[in-house]
Amino acid sequence: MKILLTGTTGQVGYELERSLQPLGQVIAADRARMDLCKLDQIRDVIRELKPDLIVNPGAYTAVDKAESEPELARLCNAQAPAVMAEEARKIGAALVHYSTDYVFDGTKQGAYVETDPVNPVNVYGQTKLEGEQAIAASGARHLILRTSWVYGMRGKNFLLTMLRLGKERDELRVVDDQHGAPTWSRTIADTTAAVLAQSRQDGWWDQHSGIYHLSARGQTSWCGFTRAIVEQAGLACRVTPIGAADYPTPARRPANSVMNADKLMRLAALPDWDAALRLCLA
Ligand SMILES: NC(=O)C1=CN([C@@H]2O[C@H](COP(=O)(O)OP(=O)(O)OC[C@H]3O[C@@H](n4cnc5c(N)ncnc54)[C@H](OP(=O)(O)O)[C@@H]3O)[C@@H](O)[C@H]2O)C=CC1
Ligand SMILES: Cc1cn([C@H]2C[C@H](O)[C@@H](COP(=O)(O)OP(=O)(O)O[C@H]3O[C@@H](C)C(=O)[C@@H](O)[C@H]3O)O2)c(=O)[nH]c1=O
Ligand SMILES: [Mg+2]
Repeated sequence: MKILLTGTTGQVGYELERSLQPLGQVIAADRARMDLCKLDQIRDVIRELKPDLIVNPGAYTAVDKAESEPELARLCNAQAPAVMAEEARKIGAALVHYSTDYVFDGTKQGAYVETDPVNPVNVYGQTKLEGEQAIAASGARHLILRTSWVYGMRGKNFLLTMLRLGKERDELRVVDDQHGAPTWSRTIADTTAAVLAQSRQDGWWDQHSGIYHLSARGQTSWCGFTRAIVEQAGLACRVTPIGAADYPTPARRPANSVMNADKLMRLAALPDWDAALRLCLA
């Protein structure tokens, strides 16, 4: 199987490049080879390589910056995946795409299921939603894997930010009224590979194409996540809960974006968020 993989310099793509190896020949398309802003280049690369599978963790992920760069975010997060899906359908390839808990507005009491109404509250979430919708409408075989609060030991993420700030400061003031599930980049990659290993059965894609929530089990707030980081890393600083109103940012964030992953867990196991954090830090 020939697999075209984007975003390999990012958190999830880096892990996927390793996790997907047993499934076939992985061809990494970085920004130089396939710029997500260049829709014609995306078409050309797919037509030339004719992959059996396209895996797309590449995205515009700067949530605050997206508020002032909506067109760039839309190109990467909506138009690029739309072209991938269109080209995939033409050559009979399948597309695995990643989306986000930020497609939800956070007003639900309880965990979101895949069929819950979406209503993004920021530009990033809106453009990711448009990407989902284009893929779903394309007629291509696909998996849209919505994940959340991604962290790992490389790249830009909340864990690395807090490890750095926790060494520099004696107090961290962190939002305690936004709830979600921190998810290790390696969990996402390994779970994707475990699901794809099953996809070679006849008729699998016809039966399983669609949206899945892929985040760690359990839930916390950004403040709770920080407490766990500080405790597990053995840092000395104090962690003080604050309200989102006391931490102004260009982009709004949902107050609750906890996702129910039962649908995905019929295909693969998922760890508790704090157990995964412990493994990551080890
Ligand atoms: N990070 C998070 O907390 C969450 C992420 N997600 C989703 O999961 C997926 C993976 O996210 P994550 O790994 O954290 O993202 P990262 O921000 O770590 O990585 C993004 C990747 O996309 C690439 N990329 C960005 N713009 C372009 C472009 N114009 N052309 C080519 N490549 C580009 C980057 O390449 P380069 O190094 O060249 O910039 C990088 O490899 C994304 O779809 C994201 O929306 C969902 C929920 C939470
Ligand atoms: C650094 C810092 C952040 N915060 C708050 C701000 C914000 O409400 C929250 C998280 O901030 P961040 O900017 O790290 O996280 P954010 O960029 O919102 O993370 C999101 O990224 C995208 C890509 C996704 O898809 C989402 O699932 C989610 O992971 O923490 C504090 O309260 N104190 C601090 O010292
Ligand atoms: Mg951020």
